[in-house]
Amino acid sequence: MPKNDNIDNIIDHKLFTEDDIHQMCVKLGKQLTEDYAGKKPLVIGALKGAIFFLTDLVREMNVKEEIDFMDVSSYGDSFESSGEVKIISDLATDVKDRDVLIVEDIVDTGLTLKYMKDLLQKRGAKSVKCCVLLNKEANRKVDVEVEYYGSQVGNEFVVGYGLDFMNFYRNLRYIGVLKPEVIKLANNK
Ligand SMILES: O=P(O)(O)OC[C@H]1O[C@H](OP(=O)(O)OP(=O)(O)O)[C@H](O)[C@@H]1O
Ligand code: HPA
Ligand SMILES: [Mg+2]
Repeated sequence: MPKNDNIDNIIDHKLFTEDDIHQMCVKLGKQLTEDYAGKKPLVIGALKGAIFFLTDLVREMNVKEEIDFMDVSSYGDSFESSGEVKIISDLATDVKDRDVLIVEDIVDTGLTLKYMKDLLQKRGAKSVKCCVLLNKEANRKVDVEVEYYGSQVGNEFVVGYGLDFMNFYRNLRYIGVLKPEVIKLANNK
């Protein structure tokens, strides 16, 4: 672990500034406003990573939407997916016959998104689509359709704007790439 909590000790470089993220939200919000016109979608945020993206995205959508959350987790404190997606806390809303839009911070192996999409289909949703901020396609382990995304990212561990490193740093306003040596140190801990 880094010797102290100075952010410069853990971030290698910034990938997306606050303004870059805002532009992505505006663009996606505009597209979703067009595509969901006349519908009343149920927007589902995957906790905890999607919190900031969801709040910014829905305020760029001029659609009569409902919001709910599902707390799903597969990484814990690790840098690699456990391969098993757990529901920590479920939705309060019945998805039957609803147009569902899953909002995620990142699709990496694809396991979380596939699990959520399959589950919501099984529960009888009319349509299930997703909007993710970052698409890490190079690390995909399962095939899952990503209907909307803000940007592609390489196979690097990213933090900030909801994305965590050992559950910290979600509150950074920008998205940065974690220093490889921090990952090595944390893995050898
Ligand atoms: O495509 P995948 O390999 O499944 O990875 C993506 C998922 O992993 C992270 O969540 P995590 O399980 O760490 O929980 P969190 O959102 O509470 O951080 C991230 O927020 C996505 O939900
Ligand atoms: O690159 C990532 N950063 C943070 N959390 C994640 N969960 C999957 N991939 C990532
Ligand atoms: Mg998540």
